[in-house]
Amino acid sequence: MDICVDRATDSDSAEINVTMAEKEVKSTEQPQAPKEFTIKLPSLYGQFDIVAQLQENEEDAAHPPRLLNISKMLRDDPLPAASSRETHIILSTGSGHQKANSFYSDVLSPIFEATGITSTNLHTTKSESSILDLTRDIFFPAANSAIPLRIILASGDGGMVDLINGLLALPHSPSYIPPDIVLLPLGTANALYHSTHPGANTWGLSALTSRTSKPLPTYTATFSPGSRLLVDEARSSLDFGQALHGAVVVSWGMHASLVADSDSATYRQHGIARFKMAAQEALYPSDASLPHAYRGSVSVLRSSSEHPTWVEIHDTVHLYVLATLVSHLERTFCISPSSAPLGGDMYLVHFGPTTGDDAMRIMGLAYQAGKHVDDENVRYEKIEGIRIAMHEADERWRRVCVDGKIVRVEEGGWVEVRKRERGVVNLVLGELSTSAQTF
Ligand SMILES: Nc1ncnc2c1ncn2[C@@H]1O[C@H](COP(=O)(O)OP(=O)(O)OP(=O)(O)O)[C@@H](O)[C@H]1O
Repeated sequence: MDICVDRATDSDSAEINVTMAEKEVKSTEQPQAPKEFTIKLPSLYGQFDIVAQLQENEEDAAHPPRLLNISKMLRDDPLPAASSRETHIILSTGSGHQKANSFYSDVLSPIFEATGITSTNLHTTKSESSILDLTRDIFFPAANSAIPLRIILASGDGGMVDLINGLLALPHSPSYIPPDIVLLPLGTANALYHSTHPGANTWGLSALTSRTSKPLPTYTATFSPGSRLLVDEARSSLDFGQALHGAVVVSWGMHASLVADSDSATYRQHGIARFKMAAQEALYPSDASLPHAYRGSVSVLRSSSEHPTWVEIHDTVHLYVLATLVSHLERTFCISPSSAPLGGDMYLVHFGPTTGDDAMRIMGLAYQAGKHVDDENVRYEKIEGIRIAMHEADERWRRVCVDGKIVRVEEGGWVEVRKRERGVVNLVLGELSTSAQTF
């Protein structure tokens, strides 16, 4: 969801655009020696810590790190043994650079052994529906019958959204216990990880034996009848029953279009640069026209002392319409600087039609610790929900992003988003998450 690129001057075809954008991305990168970092984790039994020394991937720091060394240190102050939870490991093999299997065998497995994490419940995804299937068949029945679960999820944001939707597919019994989730950021953007562990770069490993967890705030997006979930690179679509749940972002307009357009095997091989490439396409159409102005009505639900009230934004055309529960959509892309980790507040980020250069300028400010929210053209406010009615004839402009998934609404269709009150999972927190200690 990163879109900060300079304008390519020679953009006659999609292929040229992609190549140009990629060159620009590469040319700004400085070669750096791979960094080493160390993590210290208490063992599950509490008598000792393990110290793991890792090194960033030499070729690309976006690939998982290498484990250099692992050692044990007796603790002066032994902890009580951690409470036992049924532990599952999910390796999402389609996420990010598709390194979940090697990350497991090279890094996770030795750390599990040293810390005392024993689990025979290893699940490797085989298809787009694997996590939903596992949740329906294993995790939901267990959680709903009061079995405390700990799920170590090596995935991008998509794995979490599948898990949440699977757990909310059926009504909860009074004895439902929200599973604890350890998120290992193996995706491309990893918005949830970077928003809950700001500044951290330890691949979620320090949460592995952490005993601190906090409810993950979520929202529900309800769509007009006939809306379809696009799958298989938008080659087919599914009926999803009108409601989807998420924890990161709902958007319509430029953001949703570039997430949708960049979700193909061709774009995915470029890693995080795929968002920049799609932005190039969206903001600088090949016929030199302005970026599309999205026609629709947008209302926000504002809280007040008495009861929340729907208020319409008096613009009929829009470029960027986004509601988020998180601060970062990528490690350095701060979409909502006022959002606290797992704080549960929803924020609107909105601006109207403008030139490609101006949209780039505004989004570029997001990389400067979220300075775009101070721009006079950007509307930034705390909201309880959002309703978007789309007035577009072409289905291309009726795509909505729900945590990276894309829903296409019918002509005249709408989406309504509201924060959910009750937690469905708890996120286990590792490094730099001290605010959770107070819970
Ligand atoms: N073996 C597989 N075959 C096909 N699809 C898979 C497989 N494993 C996972 N997937 C799918 O790949 C997608 C990966 O999405 P995910 O969000 O985890 O990674 P990402 O898009 O790279 O990261 P992010 O959302 O953080 O940018 C999901 O839709 C998931 O269902």
